[in-house]
Amino acid sequence: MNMLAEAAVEDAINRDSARTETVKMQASGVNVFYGEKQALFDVDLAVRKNQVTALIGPSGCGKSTFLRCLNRMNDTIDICRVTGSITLDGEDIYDPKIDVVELRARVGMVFQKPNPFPKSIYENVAYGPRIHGLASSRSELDAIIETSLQKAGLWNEVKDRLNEPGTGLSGGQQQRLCIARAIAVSPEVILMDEPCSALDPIATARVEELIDELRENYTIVIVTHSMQQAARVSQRTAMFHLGRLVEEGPTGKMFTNPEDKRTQDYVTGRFG
Ligand SMILES: Nc1ncnc2c1ncn2[C@@H]1O[C@H](COP(=O)(O)OP(=O)(O)OP(=O)(O)O)[C@@H](O)[C@H]1O
Repeated sequence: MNMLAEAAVEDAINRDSARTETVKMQASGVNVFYGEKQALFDVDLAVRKNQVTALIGPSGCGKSTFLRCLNRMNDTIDICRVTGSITLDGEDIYDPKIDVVELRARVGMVFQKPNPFPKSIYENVAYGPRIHGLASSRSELDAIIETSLQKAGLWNEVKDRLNEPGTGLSGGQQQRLCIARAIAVSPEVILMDEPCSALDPIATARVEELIDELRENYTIVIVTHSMQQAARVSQRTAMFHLGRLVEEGPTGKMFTNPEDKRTQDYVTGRFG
């Protein structure tokens, strides 16, 4: 590890020591199948409130599949079948009486590639609050838009051009717009699938800072291929390999003194 990564790991160790730990989401015995092929095997994982949990592991190990289980995005894939249980504040999210639209408002998602709608900056953020009926007047909606863009660290850059297309922003700004869009419906958990992979280092640093700020109000689960990023932004790290959860623990420990050799090899760049 280079010195920057070591410093980030040390930071993570310090952050770990001052933490209260409430479980926000709990996966128990989760299996996922795509048709006949099993992609996840018996995964047990607790996602802690107001912490960033990083999912790491070599390509194809099931990180995105697991992430998508947390807000039932896998429901949109016909051949996908999920067994086991996942709870949000103790409530089973796969219970047939759960309203999936409402679940996805509580557990929002930010994707790998910034994907603003082909609409104005304002309309991108207004979309969710409108469909969920969160504002009863234009001024209430305006307030939600401003707060969401502020929380996403984008307000100052866009406040004078809210009616311009979201797609006209830079890649990093577009990703922060997508984060604002996720925040606008007041989620409790935000899932991020490699949110910086399409961004340059400066835009990446800005989004990483933002993730750290957002943790105060939200619970975050992030899939990342970057060990430095996992060390910089997360308090907990979960290592996956071939569809199994190898181990999960405080990020500092996972990077300095993991229990499993596969984690050791992966975080030190020996495979993956
Ligand atoms: N829609 C799908 N249909 C069929 N198989 C899928 C589908 N999505 C994922 N898989 C398979 O499930 C396994 C896990 O994939 P997944 O994308 O969750 O891994 P990952 O760890 O996120 O990979 P990467 O780091 O490359 O994004 C892989 O074998 C993959 O081919």
